[in-house]
Amino acid sequence: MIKFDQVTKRYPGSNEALKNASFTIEAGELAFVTGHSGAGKSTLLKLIAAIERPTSGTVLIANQNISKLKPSAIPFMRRKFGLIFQDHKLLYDRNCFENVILPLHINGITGNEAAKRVRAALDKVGLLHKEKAMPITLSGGEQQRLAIARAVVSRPSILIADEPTGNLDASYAADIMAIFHAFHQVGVTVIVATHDALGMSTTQNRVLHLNQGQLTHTQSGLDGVHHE
Ligand SMILES: Nc1ncnc2c1ncn2[C@@H]1O[C@H](COP(=O)(O)OP(=O)(O)OP(=O)(O)O)[C@@H](O)[C@H]1O
Repeated sequence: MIKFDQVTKRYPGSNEALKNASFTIEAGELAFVTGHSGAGKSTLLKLIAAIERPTSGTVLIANQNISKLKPSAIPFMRRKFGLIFQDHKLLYDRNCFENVILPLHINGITGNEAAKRVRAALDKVGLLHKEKAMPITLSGGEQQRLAIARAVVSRPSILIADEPTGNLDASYAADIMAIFHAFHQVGVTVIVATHDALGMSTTQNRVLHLNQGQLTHTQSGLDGVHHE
């Protein structure tokens, strides 16, 4: 479970990017974070992933207060997460297979087990046939999918994606959303920031809408709409 209680984030020399946000995302939910450019979507995701710390308020991830974690505990906690950010930080001097195996090597998984998992992840995003290709030779959509394979290869329990379909044409975007739905189906908590409405036609998913750092409503098909 992810729980924000009165969370405010102010970057040095800047206004509040997030103001007094309170919400809960249950384990296994598929949630969308929406709002205009600059509304605070990336900030909210970075607070969940402990990339940023709140200026005030409490962020609980699986009952752990991330503000109270020792810096040395953060990398361990991040292993729960698969992160897909806009600058997907692929390594352009390594091929697709090598990019995806990296998180496994960091976690001490090597050899046949690692190779098997990498191929399963590449298969899931439709890139198995490109395992030896260099990322630079892939299309924009394929690079996004490669970043997703790398994010999911360690079997994270929480998948966080910031505008994963930004700048993609509709068919790539639909493929990517289908991948997120599939992870949600098998119990992964999936949180996607987007300013388009794609994938949100179903009312079963939670939607956190931000306007200039303010959470204007949290909606879930299960518990209706709460205006705050
Ligand atoms: N590292 C930072 N230092 C200072 N200000 C920042 C920093 N990161 C974000 N901001 C500011 O915080 C506000 C919210 O930014 P954020 O990136 O969270 O919005 P967003 O909704 O994700 O926008 P976009 O859709 O354009 O990515 C903006 O006003 C932005 O300029």
